[in-house]
Amino acid sequence: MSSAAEQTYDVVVLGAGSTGENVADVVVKGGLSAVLVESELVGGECSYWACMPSKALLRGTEALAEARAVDGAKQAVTGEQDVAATLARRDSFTHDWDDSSQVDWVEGAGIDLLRGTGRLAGERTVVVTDADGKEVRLTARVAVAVCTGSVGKLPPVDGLADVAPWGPREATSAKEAPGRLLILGGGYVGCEMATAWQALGSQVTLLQRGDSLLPRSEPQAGEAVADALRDAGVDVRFGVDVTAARREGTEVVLTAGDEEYRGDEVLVAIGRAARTTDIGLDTVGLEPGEYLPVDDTLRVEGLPWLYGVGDVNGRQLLTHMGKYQARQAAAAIVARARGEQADGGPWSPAAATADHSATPSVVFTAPQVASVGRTAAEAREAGLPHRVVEYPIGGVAGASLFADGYTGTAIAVVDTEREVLLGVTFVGPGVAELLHAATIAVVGEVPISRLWHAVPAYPTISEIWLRLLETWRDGD
Ligand SMILES: Cc1cc2nc3c(=O)[nH]c(=O)nc-3n(C[C@H](O)[C@H](O)[C@H](O)COP(=O)(O)OP(=O)(O)OC[C@H]3O[C@@H](n4cnc5c(N)ncnc54)[C@H](O)[C@@H]3O)c2cc1C
Ligand SMILES: NC(=O)c1ccc[n+]([C@@H]2O[C@H](COP(=O)([O-])OP(=O)(O)OC[C@H]3O[C@@H](n4cnc5c(N)ncnc54)[C@H](O)[C@@H]3O)[C@@H](O)[C@H]2O)c1
Repeated sequence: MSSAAEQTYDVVVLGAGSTGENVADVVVKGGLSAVLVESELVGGECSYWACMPSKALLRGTEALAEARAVDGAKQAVTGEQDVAATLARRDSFTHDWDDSSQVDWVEGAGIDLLRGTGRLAGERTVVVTDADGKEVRLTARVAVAVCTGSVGKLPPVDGLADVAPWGPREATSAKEAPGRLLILGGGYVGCEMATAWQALGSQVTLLQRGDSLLPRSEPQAGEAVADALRDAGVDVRFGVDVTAARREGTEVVLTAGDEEYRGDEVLVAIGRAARTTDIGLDTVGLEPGEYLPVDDTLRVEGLPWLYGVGDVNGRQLLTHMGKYQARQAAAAIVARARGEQADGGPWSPAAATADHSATPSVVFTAPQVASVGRTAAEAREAGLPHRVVEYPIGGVAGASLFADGYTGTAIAVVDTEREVLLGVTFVGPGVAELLHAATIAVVGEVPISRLWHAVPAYPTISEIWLRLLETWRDGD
Protein backbone atom coordinates (compact mmCIF):
# COMPACT_ATOMS: atom_id res chain seq x y z
CA MET A 1 0.00 0.00 0.00
CA SER A 2 1.32 3.43 -0.93
CA SER A 3 1.27 6.19 1.67
CA ALA A 4 1.33 8.89 -1.02
CA ALA A 5 -0.74 12.01 -0.52
CA GLU A 6 -3.61 12.18 -2.99
CA GLN A 7 -4.86 15.13 -5.00
CA THR A 8 -7.42 15.39 -7.78
CA TYR A 9 -7.53 17.91 -10.66
CA ASP A 10 -9.44 18.11 -13.91
CA VAL A 11 -6.17 18.10 -15.86
CA VAL A 12 -2.70 16.90 -14.88
CA VAL A 13 0.07 18.31 -17.09
CA LEU A 14 3.35 16.44 -16.95
CA GLY A 15 6.22 18.78 -17.85
CA ALA A 16 6.20 22.58 -17.50
CA GLY A 17 8.09 23.53 -20.65
CA SER A 18 6.62 26.08 -23.05
CA THR A 19 4.14 23.43 -24.23
CA GLY A 20 2.95 22.27 -20.80
CA GLU A 21 2.58 25.86 -19.58
CA ASN A 22 0.29 26.62 -22.51
CA VAL A 23 -1.85 23.50 -22.09
CA ALA A 24 -2.39 24.37 -18.43
CA ASP A 25 -3.09 28.04 -19.15
CA VAL A 26 -5.73 27.35 -21.80
CA VAL A 27 -7.56 24.62 -19.86
CA VAL A 28 -7.70 26.89 -16.79
CA LYS A 29 -9.05 29.73 -18.96
CA GLY A 30 -11.62 27.17 -20.15
CA GLY A 31 -12.85 26.68 -16.57
CA LEU A 32 -10.95 23.50 -15.60
CA SER A 33 -8.50 23.04 -12.74
CA ALA A 34 -4.93 22.08 -13.61
CA VAL A 35 -1.65 21.11 -11.99
CA LEU A 36 1.75 21.38 -13.69
CA VAL A 37 4.36 18.81 -12.67
CA GLU A 38 8.00 19.81 -13.25
CA SER A 39 11.22 18.03 -12.34
CA GLU A 40 13.66 20.77 -13.41
CA LEU A 41 13.03 24.41 -14.37
CA VAL A 42 9.58 25.80 -15.13
CA GLY A 43 9.88 26.99 -18.74
CA GLY A 44 11.76 23.93 -20.01
CA GLU A 45 14.45 23.71 -22.71
CA CYS A 46 13.40 26.77 -24.73
CA SER A 47 13.89 29.24 -21.89
CA TYR A 48 17.10 27.86 -20.42
CA TRP A 49 19.01 25.63 -22.87
CA ALA A 50 17.60 26.12 -26.35
CA CYS A 51 15.84 29.00 -28.17
CA MET A 52 16.48 31.89 -25.80
CA PRO A 53 20.15 31.39 -24.90
CA SER A 54 21.09 30.30 -28.43
CA LYS A 55 19.44 33.31 -30.04
CA ALA A 56 20.96 35.61 -27.41
CA LEU A 57 24.40 34.17 -28.29
CA LEU A 58 23.78 34.79 -32.00
CA ARG A 59 22.15 38.21 -31.96
CA GLY A 60 25.23 40.33 -31.17
CA THR A 61 27.14 38.82 -34.10
CA GLU A 62 24.19 39.42 -36.38
CA ALA A 63 23.77 43.04 -35.27
CA LEU A 64 27.47 43.70 -35.88
CA ALA A 65 27.33 42.12 -39.34
CA GLU A 66 24.30 44.26 -40.20
CA ALA A 67 26.12 47.43 -39.17
CA ARG A 68 29.26 46.38 -41.06
CA ALA A 69 27.19 45.87 -44.21
CA VAL A 70 26.11 49.52 -44.42
CA ASP A 71 28.61 52.08 -45.65
CA GLY A 72 28.53 55.03 -43.30
CA ALA A 73 27.60 52.82 -40.37
CA LYS A 74 30.46 50.37 -40.78
CA GLN A 75 32.99 53.17 -40.17
CA ALA A 76 31.55 53.46 -36.65
CA VAL A 77 32.26 49.78 -35.91
CA THR A 78 35.81 50.08 -34.73
CA GLY A 79 36.00 47.26 -32.20
CA GLU A 80 35.31 43.55 -31.97
CA GLN A 81 32.35 41.77 -30.41
CA ASP A 82 32.63 41.77 -26.60
CA VAL A 83 32.44 38.08 -25.71
CA ALA A 84 32.00 38.57 -21.96
CA ALA A 85 29.16 41.06 -22.52
CA THR A 86 27.54 38.69 -25.03
CA LEU A 87 27.63 35.84 -22.52
CA ALA A 88 26.31 38.12 -19.79
CA ARG A 89 23.41 39.18 -22.03
CA ARG A 90 22.72 35.49 -22.71
CA ASP A 91 22.68 34.89 -18.93
CA SER A 92 20.17 37.70 -18.47
CA PHE A 93 17.80 35.96 -20.91
CA THR A 94 18.02 32.73 -18.92
CA HIS A 95 17.68 34.66 -15.63
CA ASP A 96 20.86 32.85 -14.59
CA TRP A 97 18.89 29.60 -14.85
CA ASP A 98 16.44 30.71 -12.17
CA ASP A 99 12.78 30.08 -12.91
CA SER A 100 11.15 32.33 -10.27
CA SER A 101 9.60 34.67 -12.81
CA GLN A 102 7.94 31.75 -14.62
CA VAL A 103 6.76 30.33 -11.29
CA ASP A 104 5.15 33.72 -10.57
CA TRP A 105 3.43 33.56 -13.95
CA VAL A 106 2.11 30.03 -13.23
CA GLU A 107 0.66 31.17 -9.90
CA GLY A 108 -0.86 34.28 -11.49
CA ALA A 109 -2.50 32.12 -14.15
CA GLY A 110 -4.32 30.09 -11.50
CA ILE A 111 -2.34 26.91 -12.15
CA ASP A 112 -0.97 24.74 -9.33
CA LEU A 113 2.69 23.70 -9.56
CA LEU A 114 4.09 20.50 -8.14
CA ARG A 115 7.85 20.06 -8.28
CA GLY A 116 9.12 16.52 -8.71
CA THR A 117 9.41 13.71 -11.23
CA GLY A 118 6.07 12.45 -12.49
CA ARG A 119 5.29 8.99 -13.83
CA LEU A 120 2.06 7.57 -15.13
CA ALA A 121 0.68 4.85 -12.85
CA GLY A 122 -2.26 3.52 -14.82
CA GLU A 123 -5.33 5.28 -16.16
CA ARG A 124 -5.65 9.02 -15.27
CA THR A 125 -3.00 8.68 -12.55
CA VAL A 126 0.39 10.33 -12.15
CA VAL A 127 2.67 9.69 -9.18
CA VAL A 128 5.08 12.52 -8.44
CA THR A 129 8.25 11.94 -6.41
CA ASP A 130 10.02 15.01 -5.03
CA ALA A 131 13.73 15.43 -4.27
CA ASP A 132 13.23 14.00 -0.75
CA GLY A 133 11.47 10.91 -2.08
CA LYS A 134 8.05 12.07 -0.95
CA GLU A 135 5.22 10.96 -3.22
CA VAL A 136 1.99 12.61 -4.33
CA ARG A 137 -0.60 10.61 -6.28
CA LEU A 138 -2.47 12.83 -8.74
CA THR A 139 -5.76 11.78 -10.29
CA ALA A 140 -7.08 13.53 -13.41
CA ARG A 141 -10.86 13.77 -13.71
CA VAL A 142 -10.64 14.74 -17.38
CA ALA A 143 -7.18 14.34 -18.93
CA VAL A 144 -3.47 13.83 -18.48
CA ALA A 145 -1.32 15.84 -20.90
CA VAL A 146 2.22 14.51 -21.29
CA CYS A 147 4.52 17.38 -22.32
CA THR A 148 7.91 15.98 -21.29
CA GLY A 149 9.75 17.11 -24.42
CA SER A 150 12.81 15.54 -26.01
CA VAL A 151 16.50 14.90 -25.32
CA GLY A 152 19.57 15.01 -27.54
CA LYS A 153 20.46 11.67 -29.17
CA LEU A 154 23.91 10.14 -28.79
CA PRO A 155 25.11 8.15 -31.82
CA PRO A 156 26.55 4.66 -31.31
CA VAL A 157 30.18 5.83 -31.45
CA ASP A 158 32.76 3.87 -29.43
CA GLY A 159 33.91 5.85 -26.40
CA LEU A 160 31.75 8.93 -27.11
CA ALA A 161 29.86 8.81 -23.82
CA ASP A 162 33.21 8.68 -21.93
CA VAL A 163 34.64 11.90 -23.41
CA ALA A 164 31.98 14.02 -21.65
CA PRO A 165 30.54 15.36 -24.89
CA TRP A 166 28.56 18.57 -24.93
CA GLY A 167 24.89 18.39 -25.80
CA PRO A 168 22.82 21.44 -26.73
CA ARG A 169 22.52 22.29 -23.01
CA GLU A 170 26.28 22.70 -22.59
CA ALA A 171 26.58 24.51 -25.93
CA THR A 172 23.98 27.11 -24.97
CA SER A 173 25.11 27.61 -21.35
CA ALA A 174 28.95 27.49 -21.66
CA LYS A 175 30.73 30.17 -19.65
CA GLU A 176 33.56 30.57 -22.16
CA ALA A 177 34.37 29.73 -25.76
CA PRO A 178 36.37 26.51 -26.08
CA GLY A 179 39.58 26.95 -28.08
CA ARG A 180 38.63 24.26 -30.61
CA LEU A 181 35.05 23.00 -30.84
CA LEU A 182 34.13 19.90 -32.82
CA ILE A 183 30.46 19.67 -33.77
CA LEU A 184 28.83 16.43 -34.82
CA GLY A 185 25.73 17.13 -36.92
CA GLY A 186 24.94 19.84 -39.45
CA GLY A 187 21.27 20.41 -38.68
CA TYR A 188 19.62 23.30 -36.86
CA VAL A 189 21.68 23.06 -33.66
CA GLY A 190 24.98 22.27 -35.38
CA CYS A 191 24.71 25.19 -37.83
CA GLU A 192 23.51 27.72 -35.24
CA MET A 193 26.11 26.76 -32.65
CA ALA A 194 28.91 26.71 -35.26
CA THR A 195 27.87 30.26 -36.22
CA ALA A 196 27.76 31.41 -32.60
CA TRP A 197 30.94 29.89 -31.18
CA GLN A 198 33.12 30.61 -34.23
CA ALA A 199 32.13 34.28 -33.84
CA LEU A 200 32.80 34.16 -30.11
CA GLY A 201 36.36 32.91 -30.55
CA SER A 202 36.36 29.13 -31.02
CA GLN A 203 37.88 27.36 -34.01
CA VAL A 204 34.91 25.23 -35.03
CA THR A 205 35.02 22.04 -37.10
CA LEU A 206 31.56 20.95 -38.25
CA LEU A 207 31.26 17.26 -39.12
CA GLN A 208 28.18 16.31 -41.11
CA ARG A 209 27.45 12.72 -42.05
CA GLY A 210 25.57 13.49 -45.27
CA ASP A 211 26.54 15.73 -48.17
CA SER A 212 24.73 18.94 -47.18
CA LEU A 213 23.87 21.11 -44.19
CA LEU A 214 20.23 21.53 -43.12
CA PRO A 215 19.26 18.58 -45.34
CA ARG A 216 15.53 18.98 -44.73
CA SER A 217 15.57 22.54 -46.14
CA GLU A 218 15.79 23.64 -49.77
CA PRO A 219 19.32 22.78 -50.99
CA GLN A 220 20.11 26.47 -51.62
CA ALA A 221 19.78 27.09 -47.88
CA GLY A 222 22.34 24.47 -46.86
CA GLU A 223 24.73 25.66 -49.58
CA ALA A 224 24.48 29.32 -48.49
CA VAL A 225 24.99 28.43 -44.82
CA ALA A 226 27.97 26.16 -45.63
CA ASP A 227 29.60 28.94 -47.72
CA ALA A 228 29.02 31.50 -44.98
CA LEU A 229 30.37 29.23 -42.25
CA ARG A 230 33.50 28.59 -44.31
CA ASP A 231 33.90 32.34 -44.92
CA ALA A 232 33.69 32.82 -41.16
CA GLY A 233 36.52 30.31 -40.69
CA VAL A 234 34.57 27.15 -39.79
CA ASP A 235 36.04 23.91 -41.14
CA VAL A 236 32.94 22.27 -42.67
CA ARG A 237 33.33 18.58 -43.54
CA PHE A 238 30.79 16.38 -45.31
CA GLY A 239 30.43 12.61 -45.50
CA VAL A 240 32.06 12.15 -42.12
CA ASP A 241 31.05 9.03 -40.21
CA VAL A 242 32.65 9.17 -36.78
CA THR A 243 33.20 5.70 -35.35
CA ALA A 244 35.32 6.26 -32.23
CA ALA A 245 36.06 8.94 -29.64
CA ARG A 246 38.69 9.28 -26.93
CA ARG A 247 40.33 11.87 -24.71
CA GLU A 248 44.09 12.36 -24.83
CA GLY A 249 44.71 14.55 -21.80
CA THR A 250 42.26 17.39 -22.21
CA GLU A 251 42.00 16.89 -25.98
CA VAL A 252 39.04 15.10 -27.61
CA VAL A 253 39.95 12.92 -30.58
CA LEU A 254 37.30 11.69 -33.03
CA THR A 255 38.09 8.99 -35.58
CA ALA A 256 36.32 8.74 -38.96
CA GLY A 257 37.92 6.32 -41.39
CA ASP A 258 41.57 7.38 -41.80
CA GLU A 259 40.88 10.86 -40.46
CA GLU A 260 41.23 12.15 -36.91
CA TYR A 261 39.62 15.35 -35.68
CA ARG A 262 40.98 17.02 -32.53
CA GLY A 263 39.33 19.59 -30.31
CA ASP A 264 38.89 20.77 -26.75
CA GLU A 265 35.18 19.92 -26.67
CA VAL A 266 32.78 18.03 -28.89
CA LEU A 267 29.15 19.04 -29.29
CA VAL A 268 26.79 16.25 -30.32
CA ALA A 269 23.82 17.67 -32.26
CA ILE A 270 22.45 14.83 -34.36
CA GLY A 271 18.76 15.15 -33.53
CA ARG A 272 16.41 14.38 -30.65
CA ALA A 273 14.64 11.45 -29.02
CA ALA A 274 11.38 11.44 -27.05
CA ARG A 275 11.78 12.02 -23.31
CA THR A 276 9.55 9.08 -22.44
CA THR A 277 11.93 6.38 -21.18
CA ASP A 278 10.95 6.68 -17.52
CA ILE A 279 7.46 8.19 -17.35
CA GLY A 280 5.46 5.02 -16.77
CA LEU A 281 4.26 4.51 -20.34
CA ASP A 282 4.32 0.75 -19.75
CA THR A 283 1.57 1.16 -17.11
CA VAL A 284 -0.85 2.27 -19.83
CA GLY A 285 0.27 -0.15 -22.55
CA LEU A 286 2.64 2.18 -24.42
CA GLU A 287 6.27 1.67 -25.38
CA PRO A 288 8.79 3.59 -23.21
CA GLY A 289 11.28 5.68 -25.18
CA GLU A 290 8.99 6.15 -28.18
CA TYR A 291 7.31 9.35 -29.35
CA LEU A 292 3.65 9.36 -28.29
CA PRO A 293 1.37 8.34 -31.17
CA VAL A 294 -1.33 11.03 -31.32
CA ASP A 295 -4.15 12.14 -33.61
CA ASP A 296 -4.64 15.71 -34.81
CA THR A 297 -6.24 16.71 -31.49
CA LEU A 298 -3.01 15.47 -29.85
CA ARG A 299 -4.88 12.62 -28.14
CA VAL A 300 -3.06 9.33 -27.81
CA GLU A 301 -4.61 6.69 -30.00
CA GLY A 302 -6.71 4.25 -27.95
CA LEU A 303 -6.44 6.20 -24.65
CA PRO A 304 -9.16 8.89 -24.68
CA TRP A 305 -7.91 10.53 -21.44
CA LEU A 306 -4.23 10.85 -22.52
CA TYR A 307 -2.69 13.61 -24.66
CA GLY A 308 0.89 13.95 -25.92
CA VAL A 309 1.78 17.53 -26.78
CA GLY A 310 4.95 19.28 -28.03
CA ASP A 311 8.31 17.63 -28.74
CA VAL A 312 7.13 14.44 -26.99
CA ASN A 313 4.98 13.45 -29.97
CA GLY A 314 7.75 14.04 -32.52
CA ARG A 315 5.44 15.88 -34.97
CA GLN A 316 7.35 19.20 -35.12
CA LEU A 317 10.16 19.90 -32.66
CA LEU A 318 9.74 23.65 -32.42
CA THR A 319 8.62 25.85 -29.54
CA HIS A 320 5.96 27.72 -31.48
CA MET A 321 4.52 24.46 -32.83
CA GLY A 322 4.45 22.95 -29.33
CA LYS A 323 2.57 26.03 -28.13
CA TYR A 324 0.18 25.80 -31.10
CA GLN A 325 -0.43 22.13 -30.34
CA ALA A 326 -0.98 23.11 -26.69
CA ARG A 327 -3.72 25.57 -27.65
CA GLN A 328 -5.36 23.01 -29.95
CA ALA A 329 -5.10 20.12 -27.44
CA ALA A 330 -6.42 22.29 -24.61
CA ALA A 331 -9.36 23.35 -26.79
CA ALA A 332 -10.10 19.65 -27.40
CA ILE A 333 -9.83 18.83 -23.68
CA VAL A 334 -12.15 21.68 -22.69
CA ALA A 335 -14.68 20.88 -25.42
CA ARG A 336 -14.76 17.20 -24.52
CA ALA A 337 -15.10 18.01 -20.79
CA ARG A 338 -18.23 19.98 -21.73
CA GLY A 339 -19.57 17.05 -23.72
CA GLU A 340 -18.95 18.83 -27.03
CA GLN A 341 -17.35 17.39 -30.16
CA ALA A 342 -13.73 17.95 -31.10
CA ASP A 343 -13.39 15.89 -34.24
CA GLY A 344 -9.94 16.99 -35.31
CA GLY A 345 -11.04 17.74 -38.89
CA PRO A 346 -8.60 19.80 -40.98
CA TRP A 347 -8.22 23.40 -39.74
CA SER A 348 -10.89 22.88 -37.05
CA PRO A 349 -10.53 24.74 -33.70
CA ALA A 350 -9.06 21.77 -31.84
CA ALA A 351 -6.80 20.28 -34.54
CA ALA A 352 -3.08 20.84 -35.12
CA THR A 353 -3.44 20.73 -38.91
CA ALA A 354 -0.55 23.13 -39.56
CA ASP A 355 1.85 20.45 -38.30
CA HIS A 356 1.43 18.59 -41.59
CA SER A 357 1.89 21.19 -44.28
CA ALA A 358 2.30 24.69 -42.87
CA THR A 359 5.02 24.66 -40.23
CA PRO A 360 7.19 27.78 -40.13
CA SER A 361 10.75 27.79 -38.84
CA VAL A 362 13.77 30.05 -38.80
CA VAL A 363 17.37 28.89 -38.57
CA PHE A 364 19.21 31.82 -37.02
CA THR A 365 22.43 31.33 -38.93
CA ALA A 366 24.14 34.05 -41.01
CA PRO A 367 22.38 34.07 -43.48
CA GLN A 368 19.08 33.24 -41.82
CA VAL A 369 16.94 30.50 -43.32
CA ALA A 370 13.20 31.15 -42.92
CA SER A 371 10.78 28.63 -44.35
CA VAL A 372 7.20 27.47 -44.19
CA GLY A 373 5.30 24.57 -45.71
CA ARG A 374 6.67 22.10 -48.19
CA THR A 375 10.03 22.15 -49.89
CA ALA A 376 10.21 21.13 -53.56
CA ALA A 377 11.44 17.69 -52.47
CA GLU A 378 8.49 17.28 -50.10
CA ALA A 379 6.02 18.39 -52.79
CA ARG A 380 7.57 15.80 -55.12
CA GLU A 381 7.36 13.07 -52.47
CA ALA A 382 3.70 13.96 -51.81
CA GLY A 383 3.00 13.67 -55.54
CA LEU A 384 1.75 17.27 -55.75
CA PRO A 385 1.93 18.99 -59.15
CA HIS A 386 4.21 21.95 -58.59
CA ARG A 387 6.67 24.42 -60.03
CA VAL A 388 9.57 26.04 -58.22
CA VAL A 389 10.03 29.78 -58.57
CA GLU A 390 13.27 31.37 -57.42
CA TYR A 391 14.51 34.96 -57.28
CA PRO A 392 17.66 36.60 -55.82
CA ILE A 393 16.57 38.82 -52.93
CA GLY A 394 19.47 41.22 -53.56
CA GLY A 395 17.59 42.37 -56.68
CA VAL A 396 14.96 44.31 -54.72
CA ALA A 397 15.52 47.89 -53.60
CA GLY A 398 14.69 47.23 -49.94
CA ALA A 399 17.40 44.59 -49.73
CA SER A 400 20.06 46.76 -51.32
CA LEU A 401 19.20 49.47 -48.77
CA PHE A 402 19.29 46.93 -45.92
CA ALA A 403 22.84 45.83 -46.72
CA ASP A 404 25.44 46.79 -49.34
CA GLY A 405 25.89 43.84 -51.69
CA TYR A 406 22.94 41.97 -50.15
CA THR A 407 22.85 38.35 -51.25
CA GLY A 408 19.95 36.01 -50.63
CA THR A 409 17.45 33.77 -52.33
CA ALA A 410 13.68 33.37 -52.22
CA ILE A 411 12.13 30.10 -53.33
CA ALA A 412 8.41 29.50 -53.73
CA VAL A 413 6.89 26.10 -54.41
CA VAL A 414 3.62 26.66 -56.27
CA ASP A 415 0.85 24.11 -56.73
CA THR A 416 0.31 24.25 -60.50
CA GLU A 417 -3.24 22.87 -60.35
CA ARG A 418 -4.66 24.97 -57.53
CA GLU A 419 -2.33 27.95 -58.06
CA VAL A 420 -1.60 28.36 -54.36
CA LEU A 421 1.68 28.32 -52.46
CA LEU A 422 2.79 24.97 -51.03
CA GLY A 423 5.90 26.39 -49.41
CA VAL A 424 8.26 29.35 -49.28
CA THR A 425 11.91 29.62 -48.22
CA PHE A 426 13.89 32.81 -47.77
CA VAL A 427 17.66 32.69 -47.32
CA GLY A 428 19.43 35.93 -46.44
CA PRO A 429 20.12 38.51 -43.76
CA GLY A 430 17.05 39.74 -41.90
CA VAL A 431 14.57 37.41 -43.62
CA ALA A 432 13.07 35.98 -40.40
CA GLU A 433 10.54 38.78 -40.23
CA LEU A 434 9.39 38.10 -43.83
CA LEU A 435 8.19 34.68 -42.86
CA HIS A 436 4.81 35.33 -41.32
CA ALA A 437 3.40 36.76 -44.56
CA ALA A 438 4.36 33.49 -46.24
CA THR A 439 2.82 31.48 -43.40
CA ILE A 440 -0.49 33.31 -43.83
CA ALA A 441 -0.42 32.72 -47.59
CA VAL A 442 0.27 28.99 -47.13
CA VAL A 443 -2.22 28.42 -44.29
CA GLY A 444 -4.88 30.54 -45.98
CA GLU A 445 -4.21 28.86 -49.36
CA VAL A 446 -4.40 32.35 -50.83
CA PRO A 447 -4.69 32.07 -54.63
CA ILE A 448 -1.79 33.53 -56.59
CA SER A 449 -4.33 35.72 -58.42
CA ARG A 450 -5.23 37.34 -55.08
CA LEU A 451 -1.60 37.67 -53.93
CA TRP A 452 -1.10 40.29 -56.66
CA HIS A 453 -3.35 42.51 -54.54
CA ALA A 454 -1.14 42.08 -51.47
CA VAL A 455 1.10 45.03 -52.32
CA PRO A 456 4.44 45.17 -50.49
CA ALA A 457 5.45 48.59 -49.18
CA TYR A 458 8.29 50.30 -51.03
CA PRO A 459 11.22 50.03 -50.43
CA THR A 460 11.13 46.96 -48.20
CA ILE A 461 12.64 43.51 -48.64
CA SER A 462 9.03 42.29 -48.91
CA GLU A 463 9.06 43.46 -52.53
CA ILE A 464 10.57 40.03 -53.14
CA TRP A 465 6.93 38.88 -53.22
CA LEU A 466 6.31 40.90 -56.41
CA ARG A 467 9.41 39.49 -58.06
CA LEU A 468 8.31 35.94 -57.18
CA LEU A 469 4.85 36.59 -58.67
CA GLU A 470 6.36 38.04 -61.84
CA THR A 471 8.73 35.10 -62.16
CA TRP A 472 5.79 32.71 -61.75
CA ARG A 473 3.72 34.63 -64.35
CA ASP A 474 6.56 34.81 -66.86
CA GLY A 475 7.21 31.08 -66.56
CA ASP A 476 10.73 31.56 -65.10
C1 LIG B 1 19.81 24.31 -28.97
C2 LIG B 1 18.36 24.38 -29.37
C3 LIG B 1 17.86 25.55 -29.90
C4 LIG B 1 16.51 25.62 -30.25
N1 LIG B 1 16.05 26.78 -30.79
C5 LIG B 1 14.76 26.87 -31.15
C6 LIG B 1 14.25 28.09 -31.71
O1 LIG B 1 14.96 29.06 -31.91
N2 LIG B 1 12.94 28.13 -32.04
C7 LIG B 1 12.11 27.07 -31.86
O2 LIG B 1 10.92 27.17 -32.17
N3 LIG B 1 12.55 25.90 -31.32
C8 LIG B 1 13.86 25.79 -30.97
N4 LIG B 1 14.32 24.62 -30.40
C9 LIG B 1 13.36 23.54 -30.12
C10 LIG B 1 12.62 23.83 -28.79
O3 LIG B 1 13.57 24.01 -27.77
C11 LIG B 1 11.67 22.70 -28.42
O4 LIG B 1 10.83 22.42 -29.52
C12 LIG B 1 10.81 23.10 -27.22
O5 LIG B 1 11.63 23.41 -26.12
C13 LIG B 1 9.85 21.95 -26.86
O6 LIG B 1 9.06 22.35 -25.78
P1 LIG B 1 8.32 21.25 -24.88
O7 LIG B 1 7.61 22.03 -23.82
O8 LIG B 1 7.53 20.35 -25.74
O9 LIG B 1 9.48 20.41 -24.23
P2 LIG B 1 10.60 20.88 -23.17
O10 LIG B 1 10.96 22.30 -23.34
O11 LIG B 1 11.69 19.85 -23.28
O12 LIG B 1 9.87 20.76 -21.77
C14 LIG B 1 9.62 19.53 -21.16
C15 LIG B 1 9.58 19.75 -19.67
O13 LIG B 1 9.17 18.54 -19.05
C16 LIG B 1 9.95 18.33 -17.89
N5 LIG B 1 9.92 16.90 -17.61
C17 LIG B 1 10.36 15.89 -18.39
N6 LIG B 1 10.10 14.70 -17.81
C18 LIG B 1 9.46 14.96 -16.64
C19 LIG B 1 8.93 14.15 -15.61
N7 LIG B 1 8.99 12.82 -15.67
N8 LIG B 1 8.36 14.76 -14.56
C20 LIG B 1 8.28 16.10 -14.47
N9 LIG B 1 8.76 16.92 -15.43
C21 LIG B 1 9.34 16.36 -16.51
C22 LIG B 1 11.33 18.84 -18.30
O14 LIG B 1 12.12 19.11 -17.16
C23 LIG B 1 10.96 20.08 -19.10
O15 LIG B 1 10.89 21.22 -18.29
C24 LIG B 1 15.66 24.51 -30.06
C25 LIG B 1 16.17 23.31 -29.54
C26 LIG B 1 17.50 23.24 -29.19
C27 LIG B 1 18.04 21.96 -28.62
N1 LIG C 1 16.00 27.83 -34.83
C1 LIG C 1 15.24 26.78 -34.52
O1 LIG C 1 14.02 26.78 -34.71
C2 LIG C 1 15.88 25.55 -33.94
C3 LIG C 1 17.20 25.57 -33.50
C4 LIG C 1 17.73 24.41 -32.97
C5 LIG C 1 16.97 23.26 -32.90
N2 LIG C 1 15.70 23.26 -33.35
C6 LIG C 1 14.86 22.04 -33.32
O2 LIG C 1 15.56 21.01 -32.66
C7 LIG C 1 15.67 19.88 -33.51
C8 LIG C 1 16.93 19.14 -33.23
O3 LIG C 1 18.06 19.83 -33.77
P1 LIG C 1 19.34 19.02 -34.23
O4 LIG C 1 20.25 19.95 -34.95
O5 LIG C 1 19.84 18.22 -33.09
O6 LIG C 1 18.72 17.94 -35.24
P2 LIG C 1 18.46 18.03 -36.81
O7 LIG C 1 17.60 16.89 -37.13
O8 LIG C 1 18.05 19.39 -37.23
O9 LIG C 1 19.91 17.79 -37.45
C9 LIG C 1 20.71 16.71 -37.14
C10 LIG C 1 21.77 16.58 -38.23
O10 LIG C 1 22.72 15.62 -37.79
C11 LIG C 1 23.11 14.83 -38.90
N3 LIG C 1 23.57 13.55 -38.36
C12 LIG C 1 22.82 12.52 -37.89
N4 LIG C 1 23.60 11.55 -37.39
C13 LIG C 1 24.87 11.99 -37.54
C14 LIG C 1 26.14 11.43 -37.20
N5 LIG C 1 26.23 10.25 -36.60
N6 LIG C 1 27.25 12.14 -37.51
C15 LIG C 1 27.16 13.35 -38.11
N7 LIG C 1 25.98 13.94 -38.44
C16 LIG C 1 24.86 13.26 -38.16
C17 LIG C 1 21.86 14.74 -39.76
O11 LIG C 1 22.22 14.52 -41.09
C18 LIG C 1 21.20 16.09 -39.55
O12 LIG C 1 21.56 17.02 -40.54
C19 LIG C 1 15.59 20.48 -34.91
O13 LIG C 1 15.18 19.54 -35.87
C20 LIG C 1 14.58 21.57 -34.73
O14 LIG C 1 13.28 21.02 -34.81
C21 LIG C 1 15.14 24.40 -33.87
